[in-house]
Amino acid sequence: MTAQILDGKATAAAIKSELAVRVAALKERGVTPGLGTVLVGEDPGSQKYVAGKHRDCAQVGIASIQRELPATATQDEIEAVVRELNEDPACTGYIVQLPLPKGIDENRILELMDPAKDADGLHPMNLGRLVLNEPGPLPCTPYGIIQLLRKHGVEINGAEVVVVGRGVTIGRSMPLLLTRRSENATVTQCHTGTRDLSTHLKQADIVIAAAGVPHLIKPEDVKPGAAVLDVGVSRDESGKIVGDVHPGVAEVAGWLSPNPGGVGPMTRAQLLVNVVEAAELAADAG
Ligand SMILES: Nc1nc2c(c(=O)[nH]1)N[C@@H](CN(C=O)c1ccc(C(=O)N[C@@H](CCC(=O)O)C(=O)O)cc1)CN2
Repeated sequence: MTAQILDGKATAAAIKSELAVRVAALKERGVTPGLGTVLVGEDPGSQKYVAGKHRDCAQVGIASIQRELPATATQDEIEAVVRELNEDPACTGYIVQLPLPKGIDENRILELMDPAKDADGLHPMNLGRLVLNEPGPLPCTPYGIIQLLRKHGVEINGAEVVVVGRGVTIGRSMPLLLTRRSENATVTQCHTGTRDLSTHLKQADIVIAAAGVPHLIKPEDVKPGAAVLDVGVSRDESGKIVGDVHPGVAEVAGWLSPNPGGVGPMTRAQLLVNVVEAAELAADAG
């Protein structure tokens, strides 16, 4: 068996085309959505992701607002930028690129953001809305994964899903999304404390690997025909991405998301969806 590719690049391009139409409609109503980004430090991966987000904005007509601080920036300096973006009317939504340098209280920064401008869905109020099943911005990577599965016709309803990882951007909220009535999956969350990962993986119809451990998911652990999403990002000596999924999995899985070219572009597309939806809500309100 050779897995069908869950092509995030093409799927994200289709989502962006639809968004460009919605942005044009907003502009006719006198509203220009603007995405702000706060990047602290010089991590090459983060720089690349933020640059990609602004490239996407240009493609769909969203204005870009970029704030960069050195790795030595203090908690107070970062908080000042967050306060400034909260007040800036041109910035209709923004993100603080994670991770922040060691010593910075990430949660305090997220809590300080205006929840109405939280384009990542990571503000505690928006995560709470997700728990309560209330409308709000959805975390970008988890919702991007759901969209990727839906658009490729992978059955989520009733599926046994294993999520590997428990980080704030993916692992924490992925099960919340998958167990909503609209998705209706049964989820097992695995992490570094899981005693026998292999036993859980072998039961899974869908595997979401977000551990950041190169080639953690081996072909012999994957149920034939399963959908496998590779979200892990490690880098080799030359800076090339090494995912969580062993290349041999392509011979066993029914569907496989490439990495790069799978979940990453979907994360960026979902970010733009959140920005456009927030701008539409604000325009409707007044
Ligand atoms: N504030 C946030 N920080 C981080 C998030 C997040 O959702 N919000 N998630 C990750 C990084 N991330 C988003 O910012 C992200 C990861 C990957 C990509 C992407 O487009 N990747 C490309 C490959 C790019 C490369 O070559 O390095 C791909 O997969 O094709 C975009 C965004 C942590 N931080």
